[in-house]
Amino acid sequence: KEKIEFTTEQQALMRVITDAYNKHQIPQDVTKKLLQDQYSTEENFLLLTEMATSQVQVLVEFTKNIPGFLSLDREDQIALLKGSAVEAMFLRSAQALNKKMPIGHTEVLEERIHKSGISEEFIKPMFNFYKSIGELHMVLEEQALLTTITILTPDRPYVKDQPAVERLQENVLDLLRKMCVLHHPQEPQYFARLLGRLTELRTLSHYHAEMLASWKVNNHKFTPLLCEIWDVQ
Ligand SMILES: O=C(NC1CCCCC1)[C@H]([C@@H]1CCCCO1)n1c(-c2ccc(Cl)cc2)nc2cc(F)c(Cl)cc21
Repeated sequence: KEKIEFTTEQQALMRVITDAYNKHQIPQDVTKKLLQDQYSTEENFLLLTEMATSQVQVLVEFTKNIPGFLSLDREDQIALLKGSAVEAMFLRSAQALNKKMPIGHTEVLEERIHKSGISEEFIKPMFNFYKSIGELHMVLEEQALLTTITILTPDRPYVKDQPAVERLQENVLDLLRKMCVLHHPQEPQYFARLLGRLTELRTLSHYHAEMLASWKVNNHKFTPLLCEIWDVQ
């Protein structure tokens, strides 16, 4: 049985990333609203664009807490944010859906998301991804580290100094690998499965512009920030 040791740097990294991740309250707000009322497709679209816009703002704050991120080239910081914002949003949505809820709440939430106005062709791939995240039963630290690894993806478009991003990502990958052994000792392949979800996440995120454009509303209005980050309009 492998004895897991964390260096002082790794303990500090874990604490900083988990604290920053916990500051993010948006998923609870959306869940609460969706469970409270049944919205029209227009209201759902507006809710999504509002939540996604504030999610981008929270994501920027979160990345500032990733040790070393602010020392990266300024344009590379923007390229990493732009390249990961949609994935981070879907990851957060998956985690919101898979949160422990009172009996029957998850079913209501799923039903309302199914009926929110999203075009049928995207329901299956989206829920397949949500289910595959749910099956992993990630602890909070693993969720926070997985989001960080998504942000620190070196091969995003327009990243100039990829090795610098790789170095930061490697630290977080090493920490996540240890956390996986610690929290899932019976599943030696757990870490590999977790990283495999990032491939599924990237594929799902390729559809995001189409998912939005095909939302069953007459007028697809986006905020300036979403137009910037989400390649829409
Ligand atoms: O607002 C959402 N997600 C936010 C985004 C910022 C971070 C927190 C979660 C949307 C909702 C869906 C219903 C209509 C209103 O939007 N959403 C999506 C979703 C996201 C992108 C597209 Cl294109 C389609 C659906 N999947 C969700 C799963 C969930 F469990 C919950 Cl609570 C909400 C979810």
